[in-house]
Amino acid sequence: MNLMTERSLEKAVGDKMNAVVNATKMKGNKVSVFYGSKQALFDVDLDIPEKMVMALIGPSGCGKSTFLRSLNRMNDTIEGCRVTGQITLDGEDIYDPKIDVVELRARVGMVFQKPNPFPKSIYENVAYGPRIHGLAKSRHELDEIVESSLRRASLFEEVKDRLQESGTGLSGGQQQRLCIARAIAVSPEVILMDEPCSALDPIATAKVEELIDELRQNYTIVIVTHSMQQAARVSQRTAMFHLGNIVEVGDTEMMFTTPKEKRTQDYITGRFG
Ligand SMILES: Nc1ncnc2c1ncn2[C@@H]1O[C@H](COP(=O)(O)OP(=O)(O)OP(=O)(O)O)[C@@H](O)[C@H]1O
Repeated sequence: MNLMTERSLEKAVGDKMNAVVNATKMKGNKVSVFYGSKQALFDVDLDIPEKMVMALIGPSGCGKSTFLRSLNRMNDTIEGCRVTGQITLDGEDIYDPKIDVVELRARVGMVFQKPNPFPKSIYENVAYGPRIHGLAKSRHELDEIVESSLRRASLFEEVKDRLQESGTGLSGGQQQRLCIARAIAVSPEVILMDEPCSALDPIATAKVEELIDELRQNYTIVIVTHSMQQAARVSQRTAMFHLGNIVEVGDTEMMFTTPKEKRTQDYITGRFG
């Protein structure tokens, strides 16, 4: 086979691989969200494929965070907020009255915009979740969970000699990775991230982005971001929101190179938003 044919074959296989979308982990079906009488989301349908990164993009106020929060029922904590429609996790309705919300939030963890470690030691920040969920039978097992979570969050080497020091004493980027370790420690299946890098400098952002790329081997990730570069770098699927509706969903590379909708094109090229 000559070099040209080999390259075209590789590209064709690569394209085909990119086009494959993993099985659906979470599914939104006609999801509407109201804050009192104000409707923030209108009949949103969205499939979230497992073990991929899905980016939610769109101009300020379009409902990205509202949708993200509805995936682990964080909206339940907002007074006057009401969700209609259906959201499933592995086919199970997460708004079913039988669902234990604490358990749901362990399966669908969340990392917030501003790093929010507890005012406790680095060790305790990570150990807290496994302890309340009874995931460790002994101190030794708990130590192991803490270490492996910090390792997966690419933080262990930086903090291994000061696990008893306060989590709030770390740099912003380290604090955010500590929050990711805390989310990972309870073995979630899905991790929701609401602009996780917006408070970080470019170097800390690059580390968190690298980490997100590694995490997708084991977790389903949904990330809200205002940075088009970040969406393009870290995600494989992208959903574009506008005025409480989904404008377009697709393979990230396709969305950024050949969007189907004019509103997507205008937004990603900075013409509005
Ligand atoms: N707690 C709340 N109470 C009342 N209205 C809210 C609340 N949270 C959000 N909203 C409204 O719902 C709509 C969607 O907001 P949301 O925060 O989901 O948008 P967003 O796309 O995440 O915006 P941003 O990119 O600015 O964070 C907005 O009109 C907003 O004002």
